[in-house]
Amino acid sequence: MNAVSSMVHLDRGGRPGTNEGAPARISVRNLDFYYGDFHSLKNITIDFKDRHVTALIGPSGCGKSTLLRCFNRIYSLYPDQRATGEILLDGRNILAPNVDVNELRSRVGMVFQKPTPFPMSIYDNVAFGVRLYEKLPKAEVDARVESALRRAALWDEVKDKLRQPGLGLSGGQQQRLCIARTVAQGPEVILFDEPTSALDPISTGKIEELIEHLRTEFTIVIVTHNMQQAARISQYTGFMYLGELVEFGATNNLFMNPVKKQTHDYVTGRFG
Ligand SMILES: Nc1ncnc2c1ncn2[C@@H]1O[C@H](COP(=O)(O)OP(=O)(O)OP(=O)(O)O)[C@@H](O)[C@H]1O
Repeated sequence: MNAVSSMVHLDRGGRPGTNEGAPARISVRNLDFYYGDFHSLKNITIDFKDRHVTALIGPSGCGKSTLLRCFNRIYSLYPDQRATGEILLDGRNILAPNVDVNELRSRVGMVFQKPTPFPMSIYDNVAFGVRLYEKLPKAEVDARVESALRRAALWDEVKDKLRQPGLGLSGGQQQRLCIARTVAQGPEVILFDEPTSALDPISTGKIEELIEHLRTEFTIVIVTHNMQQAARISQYTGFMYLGELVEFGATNNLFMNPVKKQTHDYVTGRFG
């Protein structure tokens, strides 16, 4: 076993592989990002394939979360933050000034590191975005809530207590509730920013399994500090360092045969 495979266990039985022919759902072209004068992302060009999981890895501060935050333009809430270049979602540049960011955020959902249920019932948490953006009869909202909770692998655990507070669930259940809330809005892309770093190993395993299922429906981008996790659940991985995308490729290749020395040093734990 070489140094890389001893660090990261690849080729777990049944792990779905890459489909080289799958179209790109998001194409990033020459993206630069600035926090005021600080140049945080430098000339990033990368494609994210439809119905695949792409992991972004790299040392703290390399720009992983900043890149993720560009895809739903959450940064535009802050006047000193700006992005230049292009991010094409289904061919349309989402950085263009005329883009409806509310519509964008219903197409590009985000799940955060710490579970963030709203202080309301389990049902209302999942129905929240549906009610905000669509006027549906109650029976349809009910159906949407059930479907989202099923797809988030939470229905069996909560079906008898839908009116109880979301904040009364365990941490892992709260994270699945947040995933259900995102799924209920019918997004095309789901962004995960270190979704399991606040969870125990069993809850982490459930979320990883869930992400594998969700990728049959969505384009998934996940930021993770955990290289084993990236290897377990992603088909593609990008390694970032100091605001640049150093290397990008099929996860197996990036971990087993990295082209760049920095990538090799990082995935073998010799970085720095
Ligand atoms: N609000 C901000 N204002 C100024 N600089 C920021 C801000 N947020 C992040 N940065 C800087 O941008 C760079 C990239 O940060 P980012 O949070 O994207 O990195 P990261 O790879 O996600 O790190 P981590 O793994 O620690 O979460 C860092 O140098 C960081 O200090």
